[in-house]
Amino acid sequence: MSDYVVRQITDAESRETFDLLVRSLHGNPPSDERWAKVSDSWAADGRTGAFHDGEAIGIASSFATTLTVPGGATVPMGAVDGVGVRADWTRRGVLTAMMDRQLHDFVRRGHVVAALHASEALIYGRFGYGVATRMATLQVKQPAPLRESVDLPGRVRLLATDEAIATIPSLYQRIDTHRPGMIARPEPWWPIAFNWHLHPDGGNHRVAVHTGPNGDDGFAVFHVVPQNSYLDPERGAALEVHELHAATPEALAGLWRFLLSVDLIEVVNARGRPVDDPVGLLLVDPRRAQTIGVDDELWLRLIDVPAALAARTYGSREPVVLEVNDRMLPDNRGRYRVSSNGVERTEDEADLQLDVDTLAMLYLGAWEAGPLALSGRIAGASAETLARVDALFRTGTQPWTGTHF
Ligand SMILES: CC(=O)SCCNC(=O)CCNC(=O)[C@H](O)C(C)(C)COP(=O)(O)OP(=O)(O)OC[C@H]1O[C@@H](n2cnc3c(N)ncnc32)[C@H](O)[C@@H]1OP(=O)(O)O
Repeated sequence: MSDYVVRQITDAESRETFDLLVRSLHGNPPSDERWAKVSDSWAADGRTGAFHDGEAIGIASSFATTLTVPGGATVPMGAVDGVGVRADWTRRGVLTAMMDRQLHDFVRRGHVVAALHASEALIYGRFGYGVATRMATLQVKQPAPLRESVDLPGRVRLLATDEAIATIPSLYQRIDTHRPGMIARPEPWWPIAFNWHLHPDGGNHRVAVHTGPNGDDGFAVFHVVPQNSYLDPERGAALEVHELHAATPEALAGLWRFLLSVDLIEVVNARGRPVDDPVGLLLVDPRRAQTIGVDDELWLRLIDVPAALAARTYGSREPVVLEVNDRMLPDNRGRYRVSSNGVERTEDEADLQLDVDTLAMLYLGAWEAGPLALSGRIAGASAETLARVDALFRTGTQPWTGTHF
């Protein structure tokens, strides 16, 4: 028998478990003033805790949202926004027990998928999560003028903090979660993940909005870090881009033009961009823009495999029969025939075998089947089967989330 219990936290335990989470990530727990600003975002519902003698020793937290899947449908999603175990309780199965409870809680709540951003790549595969979107870190050295042929009639304006807090949530909604991998941002997401960072103690981020022919259609969030010193007084600052969302390619380009035009900047860094961000192509000298890293972004877990497979669309090719294994949610186990007309359970012989984390890697179209087979994640498939899987699962656009939680 374990010497701790795992259960839903109560409202009275919200702050204690938030502090525990922040400490597990080596941050400083919030002051009373900050807690007052973010506590509404940390309601007890959906948060699993582990307790020893009434004291919190672990937290696995989540909120409800939706995920856009290939074809444009959205599915209910549990967004796992905070996981931590107190340092004196690690490697004793606390996370495993919390993940088990949380996955079954997601089933009860009718979530079709769950997702998270992982602090380390070795933690979540065992719980059925696979890397389903990737993100690029871009660096643009200044000066980086745009090509003369880039014709951008839109305008960009900077917002005051209060205006940004009041207007960006509805602008994000209007821009729409148009790419596979994007998620809706529910109300509690904003105070903790957006508003706080505009505060002087939270990073002093600035917000720029793009206006196109149909009104406001994009925004960027950024802050500037001075790099000069008394030894190097002329050195320009670094402009750090935290968010860049746009409804149209023109709005995206217009925001890039603005970010690259700010004075006294030596370099513009943008983390968390889609891997197909077009900024380099807009420039007179494309080498001014470099991709300096590509990392895993969204880790996806299919909670209800039949519902998830049925929600997305597929390319045109002969069907393939997948045999899916799921260690933690056995109802998902079985064979599925995937075709351009949809998905059904079948008793037919399987064309390949894979675990549910690998299916999540294929699901949004981020990976090709060949490397997944090469690495042993897909078993039993011929080259012809792998080509069929690619033709069925491939999407026109690289999936991307663009929202941290
Ligand atoms: C979504 C997010 O919030 S990501 C943030 C995650 N949190 C952090 O990184 C904060 C610091 N770390 C922690 O709080 C803890 O170490 C956690 C939450 C990562 C792991 O909690 P634990 O209670 O130690 O995990 P648990 O004991 O259940 O381990 C389960 C298995 O995962 C392995 N594991 C756990 N953490 C790690 C890790 N960081 N790296 C590699 N393997 C790990 C364990 O060795 C164990 O393997 P086994 O089943 O083969 O024995």
